[in-house]
Amino acid sequence: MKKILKNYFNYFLYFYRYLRYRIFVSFSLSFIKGVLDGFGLAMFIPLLKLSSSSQNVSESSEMGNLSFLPEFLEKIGISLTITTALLIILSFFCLKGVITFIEGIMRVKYQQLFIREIRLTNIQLLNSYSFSEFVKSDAGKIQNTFSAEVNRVAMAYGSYFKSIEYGVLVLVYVSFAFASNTEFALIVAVGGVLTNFIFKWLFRKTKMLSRKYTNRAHNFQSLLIQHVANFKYLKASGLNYFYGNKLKNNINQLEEIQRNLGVVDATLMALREPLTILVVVIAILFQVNYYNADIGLIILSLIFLYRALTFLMAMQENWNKFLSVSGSMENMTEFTSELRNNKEKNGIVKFETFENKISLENIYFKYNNTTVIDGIDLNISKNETIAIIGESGSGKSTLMNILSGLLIPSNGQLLIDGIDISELDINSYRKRIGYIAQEAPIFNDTIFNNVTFWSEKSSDNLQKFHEAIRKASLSEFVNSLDDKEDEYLGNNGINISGGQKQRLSIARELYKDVDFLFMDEATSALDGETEAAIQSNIDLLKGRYTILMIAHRLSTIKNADKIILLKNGKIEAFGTFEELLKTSPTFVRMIKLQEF
Ligand SMILES: Nc1ncnc2c1ncn2[C@@H]1O[C@H](COP(=O)(O)OP(=O)(O)OP(=O)(O)O)[C@@H](O)[C@H]1O
Repeated sequence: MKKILKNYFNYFLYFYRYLRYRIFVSFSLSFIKGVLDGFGLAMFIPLLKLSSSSQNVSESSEMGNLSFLPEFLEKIGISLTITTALLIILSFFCLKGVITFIEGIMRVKYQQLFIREIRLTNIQLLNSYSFSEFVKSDAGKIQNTFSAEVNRVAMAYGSYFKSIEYGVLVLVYVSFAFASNTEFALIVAVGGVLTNFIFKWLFRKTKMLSRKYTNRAHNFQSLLIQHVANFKYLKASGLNYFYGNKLKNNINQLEEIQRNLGVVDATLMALREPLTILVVVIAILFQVNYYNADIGLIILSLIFLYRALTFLMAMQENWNKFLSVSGSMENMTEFTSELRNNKEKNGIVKFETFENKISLENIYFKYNNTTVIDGIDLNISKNETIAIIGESGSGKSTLMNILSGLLIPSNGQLLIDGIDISELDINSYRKRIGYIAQEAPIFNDTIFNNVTFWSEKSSDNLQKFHEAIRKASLSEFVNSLDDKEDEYLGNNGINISGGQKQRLSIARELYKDVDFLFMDEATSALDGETEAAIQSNIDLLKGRYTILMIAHRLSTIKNADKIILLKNGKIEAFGTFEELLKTSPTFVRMIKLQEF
């Protein structure tokens, strides 16, 4: 019982967190609706009475404990005739209509508000999600949770509140039924509760299937993302059919789960009515045979109970619908708290502009228990160009990720202009970094928007745009296009070459107002001639930006002010190109290998 209450309460708290007082507004409206309906129905008894005799209705006991209603009306000067009774019934139901309308509008409004709040909260949390946790996460799960799962949670919201609303109505009608004929209502209520036990195991099955569905759906999304991302490879290698089969299996499993959910739902629907009627039949037989009860009171009580049972059925149906998507709610709760618990640490000092130097003091970084950066001390002065080289896995990208605040060192201190990075408002610092990655990120939009990141197309911005594409050796390509800077780039830049993508991402960083340029093998996808052109442009940027470049091609680092040679996370050699040629045998070997 405790567990059930905790469960119900948890669901309630989940919705309450987003909707607050609005939940009670919804409940109150449902309650008023039920009461109005109950009064309206109760008025049929004096009406029937009035139509069959001229006896004063308020003296009658045929309304059981509900006789206060005609008495009250008499007291306030409304004498009950057929016309006034009809008008009162009409008024109750009209008022109920008004409340139903308001409630319907509120429900849609609150549901939309709820969806919006979930989405906004999660997007906000995703933006501040720690990078080291993000790389461990499942992209399929994130996408599925943001799209399909939000809709399923919205469905859960709808069904949950409908079942509570119907629950409130059941209570109202049961109270009315009790007021008109207590014994009869008691028998039916006990019967109703007993039948509910039969449904319990069906509910449990639904919940289990719902969890299974959510997990399968994450998996499907994950496979789909990879299918799209690796489309070219899968097609060119003929593996797309094999991969297609994996997707097919997943689709079949999803279908099977939905089918099973359907079977449980159909069983519930089929059982409900016969069971309800069975209870009512037993109750009537019992009442008539053992208590010689007044059939008028039984009928009034029956009307209320019938309504109560109808809403009980609707409540069960909605509860089952809720359970069928409750797996999504559990997933959403987990997802949100995972994002919340893994927020990246953020300081409060706003970073305006880089003035002096970056210092790394005895920096360590571990992935699980493996040391990847092993005690690095380094100073990077403003407008210096530093190149990082070293064999694959030596820690180059990790070091750059530490410098951009994506990874937090496990030990040591990273100072930017004398301020510990943990004290900085990390976003204000990152805004000053231009990041050019191996994999150029291209958005499905125009070249102008890709470079300017959706800036307004003013003449100033256009001029800045042309300057940036000129520096990135992209002007000729853009001018050759039919729509020039308004040309659309396909999905992930599918209709431009690797080199063009890279030049575009270089142009994007040059367009921004930044202090640092972090280049992770920025010129790797370029042909020799374009690389030389870009290299000379990067050389032109030398001294104007603080440049940190990871390079495999040693030709690109000749002009760097300093070169860091990393080995197993340690600095093996440090100096200018010429200095390293003299002091580092490893460097000399690397140069020889590349010349070869
Ligand atoms: N997310 C991760 N989880 C666990 N280990 C990781 C993770 N990312 C990198 N590593 C490990 O950390 C070490 C350093 O990786 P890093 O990417 O910094 O090397 P790198 O010098 O940039 O390599 P490359 O030149 O191949 O890009 C490698 O041994 C790598 O396997």
